[in-house]
Parts: sequence; C-alpha cells; structure tokens
Amino acid sequence: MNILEIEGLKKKFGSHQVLDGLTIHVPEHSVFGFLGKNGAGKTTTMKIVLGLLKADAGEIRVCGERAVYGQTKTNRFIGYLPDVPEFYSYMSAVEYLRLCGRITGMSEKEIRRMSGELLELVGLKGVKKRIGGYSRGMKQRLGIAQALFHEPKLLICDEPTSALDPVGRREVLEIMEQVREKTTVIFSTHVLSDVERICDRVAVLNDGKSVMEGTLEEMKEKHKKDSLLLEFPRKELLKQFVEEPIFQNLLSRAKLEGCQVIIHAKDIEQAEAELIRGLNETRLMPSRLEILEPSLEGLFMEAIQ
Ligand SMILES: Nc1ncnc2c1ncn2[C@@H]1O[C@H](COP(=O)(O)OP(=O)(O)OP(=O)(O)O)[C@@H](O)[C@H]1O
Repeated sequence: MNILEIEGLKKKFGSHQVLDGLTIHVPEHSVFGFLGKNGAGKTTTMKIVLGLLKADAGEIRVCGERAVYGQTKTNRFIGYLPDVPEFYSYMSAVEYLRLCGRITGMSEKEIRRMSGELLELVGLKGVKKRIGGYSRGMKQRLGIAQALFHEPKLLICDEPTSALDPVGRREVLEIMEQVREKTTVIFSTHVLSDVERICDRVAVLNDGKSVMEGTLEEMKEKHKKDSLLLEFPRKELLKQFVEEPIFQNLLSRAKLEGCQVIIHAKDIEQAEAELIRGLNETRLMPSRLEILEPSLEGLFMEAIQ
C-alpha cells in the first residue's frame, strides 16, 4: 500500500513553474529519499502535502485520503520535521514535549509514556538542560521526537541532515532507520551519501517532475552504464592495446585517461568476452578489468542534466 500518492502536481510562483506534473508514490514502511538540487521544489511539495500551500493542479492522497489545502484532516497521519525546527529555548525537552501533548489534548499518562519512549529513541533521555543550549543535532533529534509524538504513519523531514556535522548526521540517520518499523519516512535531501545509507526508494525531482523513481538497485539496473574499465600497469602497454587491430571494433566508443581506457558497448557481456579473447591472443595483460557500476551520484547528475 502507498502511504503517500502525489499525482500530476503543479505549482507556479509568478511565472516560475516550480512543479510541473510531479507524480510520486511512497510505499508503506519505506525510507523514501526525495532528491533534488537547491530550489528544485522539495519544500514546496512538502508544504502542499501538509495543506499549507495551494497547488494549481494535481491530487495528493495520504493513507488513501485526499489532502486538501487549508484543511488539516490528513495531517493526523503525518509528522513533520521542518529544516530548522523552532522550540521555546527556555524549556527542557520534557517540558516541551509535555506542552505539545497538552496542546493536542493527550492525557498526562499518555504524555509521560510517549515522552519517555521518544526521548529514549532520540537519545535525549535524562538531558536536563534547556533547549537553548542544545547543539543543532540535538535540536533536530528533539524535532523528530516532537514529530513522532502523535504516532504518525508518515514522517516527513525537510533536509534533516543538511546542517549537521558527521556525528549529528549519523545520529539522525540511525533514528530514521529505527522508526521505519512503525512509520514510513520521507526525507528531502541533496546529500547523496545519506540516501545511499538508509533509503530503499528514491525519487529525483528536476524541472518540476520526478525524472527517476524506484529502489536504488532498480535505478542502477535501469541506468546501468554500458562501460568496461581496463587499466594497464604502464602507458606503453595501453598504447599497444589501443593500436592492436583486433580491438578496433571495441575501441570505437572508448575514452582514454592515464593508463586507463573506458570502453562503452551495447552488450557489455559480449564486449567483455571479445576483449578477453583478444587479450589472450595478444598476451596483453591489464592490471584491472571491471564492468563499471553506476554510482548514485552519476545517476543523479545524469537525471538533473
Ligand atoms: N512563496 C514563494 N514565492 C515565490 N517563490 C517561491 C516561494 N516559495 C518557493 N519559491 C521558489 O520556488 C522554488 C522552489 O523552492 P523550494 O524551497 O520548494 O525548493 P527546495 O527544493 O526545497 O530547495 P532547497 O534545497 O534549497 O531547500 C525556488 O526557486 C524558490 O525560490
């Protein structure tokens, strides 16, 4: 089942068409990476999902229910962590969560239970100091606790790791991995290593549309580069290789660099077999021969070009 379905979403600011028919589907229990360069429209999309911005066209369903601008009905399913969460800095984490619970009408018993569980989850249990003295990472973690307070089915995080140092980043990612058991997580980012670390599905937003969507494996498979890398221990050997008539067919789409050559071919397995036959015949020995796996960065750059 899809927790979130966005179909044909359009949004223009003045003459700037930010979203131009965006369609994405977020399956339950996934950690979904919403990728796009700065200004691609990630925050705009999230605000429309939350009913805070009006779309020009398109439809959004959260847990099967239509999300409508200005109404907060579907927000009962959603926990939201903005890029810079704001708190009352004079409060402690416990006081702050208590306030959140009281505002939403929870019983004191429930507030105590949830605060205990969530502060433990985000590593802030027993921290007495005021929020004003927190690091960015601690604030982000408290933001997650707050966003999870009403046990949402979907946690939406807007660039949760962008401003954090490596330790803070790792802590936030670890929390996200833990919450996926109960909650689907969607997070926007342009930090590709974070996506590779925890996301099982990804959508890349470019020119207002999703230009790539799927699991990382699917994306890599689909966009598998038809490339073979060959490296020789010395430049003269590469020269010899390049001049051998037997390899000319393979070298029609090749790129040379240093002691390496990258060969592109439509059928990579066939090219590899042909290459190995030729190497045997010519007794030329490369120090490295491998089929190149596309990296997320390569795919991302290709998608946003
Ligand atoms: N209220 C607004 N009025 C006019 N333009 C806006 C408004 N909100 C956003 N924009 C523009 O829409 C585009 C998309 O902005 P958005 O914040 O959604 O991008 P983003 O992908 O979240 O970027 P970032 O990674 O930098 O946060 C940007 O060019 C931004 O300047």
